[in-house]
Amino acid sequence: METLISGKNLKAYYVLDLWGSKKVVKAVDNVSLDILPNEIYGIAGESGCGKSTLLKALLALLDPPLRLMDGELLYNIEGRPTNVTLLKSETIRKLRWSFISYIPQGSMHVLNPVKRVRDTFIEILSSHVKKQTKEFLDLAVQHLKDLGLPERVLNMFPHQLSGGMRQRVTIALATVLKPRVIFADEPTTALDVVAQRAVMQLIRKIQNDLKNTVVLVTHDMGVHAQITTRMAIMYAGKIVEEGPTLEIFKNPLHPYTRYLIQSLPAIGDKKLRSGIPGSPPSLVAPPPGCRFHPRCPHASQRCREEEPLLKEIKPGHKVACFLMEG
Ligand SMILES: Nc1ncnc2c1ncn2[C@@H]1O[C@H](COP(=O)(O)OP(=O)(O)OP(=O)(O)O)[C@@H](O)[C@H]1O
Repeated sequence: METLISGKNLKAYYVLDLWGSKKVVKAVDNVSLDILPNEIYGIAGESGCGKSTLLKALLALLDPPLRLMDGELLYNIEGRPTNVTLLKSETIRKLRWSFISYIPQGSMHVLNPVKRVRDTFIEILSSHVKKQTKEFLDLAVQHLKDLGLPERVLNMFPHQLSGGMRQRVTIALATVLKPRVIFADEPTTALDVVAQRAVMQLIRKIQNDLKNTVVLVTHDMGVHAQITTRMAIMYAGKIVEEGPTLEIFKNPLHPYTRYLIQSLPAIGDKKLRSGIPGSPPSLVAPPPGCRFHPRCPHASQRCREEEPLLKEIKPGHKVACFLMEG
């Protein structure tokens, strides 16, 4: 199948200068992945493992101190593979909203707090299409209607909306130009269960209507189970497992993935869920070998010395673990 976004050996590091001493945070360290058309691709893992940084690398949103140290990023734009790392920032800016949209953590970042929602819609539309203001408003109204959201939100300021509605309006805004890919970073975090469900339903509806791709970052494995079609598990700056979501939940191969799944509460089960032993390593000086080895109950000498590579064990199901190599 053709690939929509392809990242090869991406290394995205935060390079910090702390009063003359250099500190490098290896937040994304040699990550390769292919994102396909018409899928909801999830990125999971504990806080601080590099999920948001991977999104930023895939978006070519590299503001200092974040730097792309190595790797290649290709977007398939209308059938043409385009090396994004070679594009001018103005060209990349033009791709935003129309080819690729980004919903960052905390919806207030996208909605301007001092502007009515309609003005933000007009601003985004007018930066990409040439039309009269009235036509922009018609487009915004139609888009909200298509998504089942009330038209009255256009006259409101972001602070007048509930957290859940603000997030849904942000998603509407990010999709008004019908992008091929939507990147969403923790879109359901900090919302109550009802608002979370409404946001997930909206994402599913948009993906279903546009047949586009959603890349969804969340630490919440429950959200992945409910909405994503394929997923990657990140640990300490690396992808340690990738595959169809159903397959990952049915047959997790990496010990870390098993921990993540075990920590999910099951309906009717009142037992206290066990957390993952230990804590994630520093990304300034990660452990040698497999980065999970200090927390892994199965670690051998080889795991302490040699780094396991991500390998396909079954069609479409990849894992980076020596245990799976037999
Ligand atoms: N601006 C920054 N400067 C320096 N280090 C950073 C910066 N932003 C993130 N980091 C570090 O990079 C690593 C990866 O962070 P990142 O935000 O990508 O993780 P994450 O998995 O998305 O976690 P969370 O869900 O908590 O945001 C962490 O060690 C974090 O402390």
